[in-house]
Amino acid sequence: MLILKDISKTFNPGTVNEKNALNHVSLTLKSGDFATIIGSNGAGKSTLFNAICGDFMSDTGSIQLEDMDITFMPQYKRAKYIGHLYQDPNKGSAPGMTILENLALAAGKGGWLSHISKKDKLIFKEQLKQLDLGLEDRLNQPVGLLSGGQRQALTLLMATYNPPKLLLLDEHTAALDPQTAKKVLSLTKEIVEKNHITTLMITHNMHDALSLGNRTIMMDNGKIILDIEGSQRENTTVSDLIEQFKEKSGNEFDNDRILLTK
Ligand SMILES: Nc1ncnc2c1ncn2[C@@H]1O[C@H](COP(=O)(O)OP(=O)(O)OP(=O)(O)O)[C@@H](O)[C@H]1O
Repeated sequence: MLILKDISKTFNPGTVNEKNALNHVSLTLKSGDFATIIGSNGAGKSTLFNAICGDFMSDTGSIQLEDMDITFMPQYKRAKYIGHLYQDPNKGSAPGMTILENLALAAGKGGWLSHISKKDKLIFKEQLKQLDLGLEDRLNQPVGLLSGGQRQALTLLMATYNPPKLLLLDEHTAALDPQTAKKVLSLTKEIVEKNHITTLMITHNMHDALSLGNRTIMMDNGKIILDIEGSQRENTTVSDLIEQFKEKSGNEFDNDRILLTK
């Protein structure tokens, strides 16, 4: 489904700010895999996502998505196949446009109200209702008026309205209050499972990393140092993960946000 082979990226090469953010990363995701990613600060997690979505061209390696070689495909073309959610709920939807217009954009109707039929409107309402946030009654309000959690739930709906081949979730609940984060995570699980979307999710919550999805990947220093699934994952605890990190990286785990999360 997704095959990354030997992906490397060095920022600012040959300068004092040189940073080898990805170091020969290879990863294969099967169709429908839902893998969580954890790692130390600056491990290269977001850079890996940026390499996949085409934010920059990698220095080495290749990226295959289903039957397409997307290694040199520009970002705007990859966006047709890859959904990407960020920590910041303000990204991914247009604040000055209404909920209806945003959904029309996501549904490929160009955001034009004149292109939205009564039937489309009913479908949008039905989808919004499933979020259970009352947004179905606010179709004509600008998205900029929504709370962070409401906006992130809407962005999730928009990113998966036409299910993408790959969904990248970059700590998409980290900026939300715990209760809303829980709700958006449970929605994520529901939408991903229902549509069988191949998904990678960066999280700083080790419990979520082990309980959500079917696979857990750990990164350090631009490399994947652990990749577990099945019974091996089922038998792994949060303390095991921290131990494994020490063992594989030779360092103490240094991501405060992870260590402070219960
Ligand atoms: N565009 C860029 N230019 C220069 N350096 C960059 C760029 N993007 C990332 N880096 C550097 O690459 C390294 C990896 O960054 P990345 O954001 O991928 O880490 P991360 O694992 O997501 O970390 P965190 O959990 O702290 O968000 C860091 O040292 C970062 O400063």
